[in-house]
Amino acid sequence: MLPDSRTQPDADAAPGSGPAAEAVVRLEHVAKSFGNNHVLRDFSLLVQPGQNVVVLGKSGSGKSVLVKCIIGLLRPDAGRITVLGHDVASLPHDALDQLRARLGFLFQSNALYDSMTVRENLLFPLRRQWMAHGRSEEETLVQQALDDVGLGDTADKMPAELSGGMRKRIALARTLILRPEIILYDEPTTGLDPVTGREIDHLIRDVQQKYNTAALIISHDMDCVRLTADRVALLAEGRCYAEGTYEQLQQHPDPRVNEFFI
Ligand SMILES: Nc1ncnc2c1ncn2[C@@H]1O[C@H](COP(=O)(O)OP(=O)(O)OP(=O)(O)O)[C@@H](O)[C@H]1O
Repeated sequence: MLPDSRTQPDADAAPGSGPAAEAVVRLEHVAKSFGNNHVLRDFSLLVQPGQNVVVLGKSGSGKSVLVKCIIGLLRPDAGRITVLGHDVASLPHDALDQLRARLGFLFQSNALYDSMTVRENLLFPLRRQWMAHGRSEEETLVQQALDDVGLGDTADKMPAELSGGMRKRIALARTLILRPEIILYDEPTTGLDPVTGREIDHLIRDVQQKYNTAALIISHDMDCVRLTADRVALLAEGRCYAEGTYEQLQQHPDPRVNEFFI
């Protein structure tokens, strides 16, 4: 049974009105321009522990720029971004790497290594993070991550043998093996058929429940938004134009907001 977002603490808190000190991601008045292209003008948003927040916005509205600012790949011109209590812009390189290791990423491309088995794909991030594990412990971690995504019997397969939905699940397993505290999902259902897309949506919820992770999800897919979001933030005009539950935004009087829900 999926959690009812309305029963979650702070689910109805307005932006900036929740217990800000506990937010796992805190964006305050973030601005980012490229020349005269003012992509982010004054964007503020909180992601609370254990909460799934979907950022919705038209193509070119700045969703990717926002994610890049959060993970420190782009530096905002103004404002402040705090992730797990750290001011991202002020972190030295090593500390930023350590912070990124506490985040999970699920990109559209899945980025699996085609020449490696599923097991090797999952072991790769563990070894890259210098996390020392014995062989049997590694095998346990791989198996648990695969079981978490419902693909417990695929460790010896090559990515090419898997369907698009299965590859997406393996990519999520590879993220889960590092036990991220926050997961960033970039268009998690793009390119999948509707049935497989819904399976991924449910998996996103299962992961949230099992590991109590927070997530920031970029999505255009309104079924994905409805099924995964505790809160939805609409990015328009470079700011958080509207924020609320799916139902609240669906009934929003501003046509600019509810046009997404038609
Ligand atoms: N490195 C960059 N240099 C210059 N302009 C950039 C750069 N990155 C993004 N932009 C511009 O910022 C704007 C927002 O781009 P962004 O990729 O964030 O949009 P998006 O909302 O993610 O779009 P989509 O849904 O189509 O992926 C676009 O006008 C884009 O051209």
